[in-house]
Amino acid sequence: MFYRSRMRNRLSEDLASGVLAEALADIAEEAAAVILPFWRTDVVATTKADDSPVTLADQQAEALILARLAERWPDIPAVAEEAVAEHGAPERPGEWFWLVDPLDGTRGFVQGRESFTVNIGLIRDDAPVAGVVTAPATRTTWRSGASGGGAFRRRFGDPWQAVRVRERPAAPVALLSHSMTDEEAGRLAGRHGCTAWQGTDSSLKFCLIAEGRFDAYPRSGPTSEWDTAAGQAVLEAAGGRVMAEDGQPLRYGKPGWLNGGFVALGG
Ligand SMILES: Nc1ncnc2c1ncn2[C@@H]1O[C@H](COP(=O)(O)O)[C@@H](OP(=O)(O)O)[C@H]1O
Ligand SMILES: [Mg+2]
Repeated sequence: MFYRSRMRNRLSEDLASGVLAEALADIAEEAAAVILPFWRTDVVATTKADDSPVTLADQQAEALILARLAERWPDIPAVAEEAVAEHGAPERPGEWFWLVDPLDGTRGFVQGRESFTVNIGLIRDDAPVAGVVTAPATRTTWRSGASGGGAFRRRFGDPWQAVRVRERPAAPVALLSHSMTDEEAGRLAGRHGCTAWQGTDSSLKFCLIAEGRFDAYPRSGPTSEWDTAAGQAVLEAAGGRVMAEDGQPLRYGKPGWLNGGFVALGG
């Protein structure tokens, strides 16, 4: 019991100082180094029970991330995409837990596109309190900062630079999943006041809004919580928000680890 509370204290301190998000960035970039040798090769994708593809890159990256998290913060449970696919959804853990998607946008990854990401989010009391998203193909990482300390981006090996959402322009532009027809996409973007939109895979959509290049990411269909937790933490730290259909911030630890519709917004 004493050991557990000491571990939680360490996690809280690492979170408040920003040390945690920096360490997550190093872990996500290490996972990127596992993934990249598979990219633009004839990597074999097998189909999971939910009909989505999985590759050796997803599985090896997830194993590395879970091992690194357990080494540094033992006793904090992790809910990770491939472990859930293999063993089923775990019981809802306690106050703190990780949400891990080792390779978001696997479909595009297999097709050789650039927008696939590594995602590690930390949840406390159902809210994403820290997150890191890495895009291996462009060697770029986004992360939340110390509590209330903004959001940051770096190219691998370079110093961190602060990023921030832009003020909503007169003609806001939306980012949308590729999983829609043009007609559906146009309608969804229009519902959120956007006359223009662009299709982009993965949680990169949250990061492009966080750095002030786009304004909204509406989503009407379901996603898994590990698809959005890290991106939401980055976007909120950059001054944006992610709202569920009830107009409240998107929360975590829901039945089946599933999100309903939401909209991510910049300034
Ligand atoms: N019906 C559904 N339920 C849960 N997750 C879904 C889903 N439809 C798509 N997703 C997830 O959304 C991600 C793709 O998002 P986008 O379309 O924005 O690129 C995929 O993540 P993975 O690639 O990690 O499997 C996929 O699993
Ligand atoms: Mg995903």
